[in-house]
Amino acid sequence: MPSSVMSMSNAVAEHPAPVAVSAVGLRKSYGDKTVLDGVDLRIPAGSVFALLGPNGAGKTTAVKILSTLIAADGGQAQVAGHDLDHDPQAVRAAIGVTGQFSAVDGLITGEENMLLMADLHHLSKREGRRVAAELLERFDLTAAAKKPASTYSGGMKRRLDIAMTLVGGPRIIFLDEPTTGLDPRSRHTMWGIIRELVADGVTVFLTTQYLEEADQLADRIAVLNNGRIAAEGTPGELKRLVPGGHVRLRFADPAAYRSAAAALAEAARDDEALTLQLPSDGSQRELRAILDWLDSTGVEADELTVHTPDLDDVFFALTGSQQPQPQPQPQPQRPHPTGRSDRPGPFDQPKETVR
Ligand SMILES: Nc1ncnc2c1ncn2[C@@H]1O[C@H](COP(=O)(O)OP(=O)(O)OP(=O)(O)O)[C@@H](O)[C@H]1O
Repeated sequence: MPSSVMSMSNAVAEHPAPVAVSAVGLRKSYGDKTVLDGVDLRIPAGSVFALLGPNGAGKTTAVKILSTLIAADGGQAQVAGHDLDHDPQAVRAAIGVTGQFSAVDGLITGEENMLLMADLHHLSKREGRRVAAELLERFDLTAAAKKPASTYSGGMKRRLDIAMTLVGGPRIIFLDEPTTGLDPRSRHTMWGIIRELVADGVTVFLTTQYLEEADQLADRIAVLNNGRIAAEGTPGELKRLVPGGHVRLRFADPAAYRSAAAALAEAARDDEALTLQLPSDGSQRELRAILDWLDSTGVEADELTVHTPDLDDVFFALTGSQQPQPQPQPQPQRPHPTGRSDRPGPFDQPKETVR
């Protein structure tokens, strides 16, 4: 390992990022239904964490517990360094929560909603007006500020909700499904807002059913299933959990293609497109092996592309048994890249859009 890399990792080990949220063994049941069955979390400050899970997995329950709205039946958690059980007031002072239980009052204007929040945070009238105007401007709501919030579009209401949350200057924000029901433009606006918050050092705890959203925004993702964290990691780490990744080599020169194909017996061939497809997890080690092999044989590929499974694959691999199973459709047979049997493996689940 190069010394610069060594010293960097040592530095990280000596000064780990402060932890914004940590939980050990969180449990919650409603009657005889166990919703959270020992959930452990560790979220570094200044990062985006996404909690993914099918409907009813317990995502909102986890947010409600961590934001002190309900009590857990068991386990321990610290938020912003404060214990949930012993110092819930300090937790509340450090966090903001928006989501399915929105704080927006439709009967009053956007500006009045903001001023109400400012009052709740004990800001002076003057300071409250300043903060409200600044946030309304930042979230592109100045023109609509004097209109009742009930007249706002879904995207405007979400923006107002986040603006209200920011009045208190929280360092940790819980966003429970922040873009559910928004159109693509509003969703992208919301993603921009979330990225700006993180750039300002805010920690974002996000729940979402949109895998693309988690992929786009999250530093780390945890998949909640059957009350437990079924997998946790960076988007890339999670994608490497499921098979289906491959490397495709494209050749412009037919002679180079033929000699590569002859030497790489396990590769799937496409003689027309002059491409070879090799099963691969897309890891650095495997890519290096392929590149070393190309170098050693003197064969030059014109293009090398890595195809990793997407988060849909991961989600269904981990939670598939709980998804409604679509009726089986006749599938065209596709040749397996390695020539192995194409029999479905334990991770092979039907894909569908998650909503
Ligand atoms: N107050 C309650 N009383 C009884 N059951 C509840 C209560 N709140 C939640 N549940 C149940 O707990 C389970 C988890 O609910 P929760 O809202 O946390 O799931 P979720 O992952 O956020 O789902 P969704 O994506 O549909 O919002 C569900 O089965 C729900 O019906």
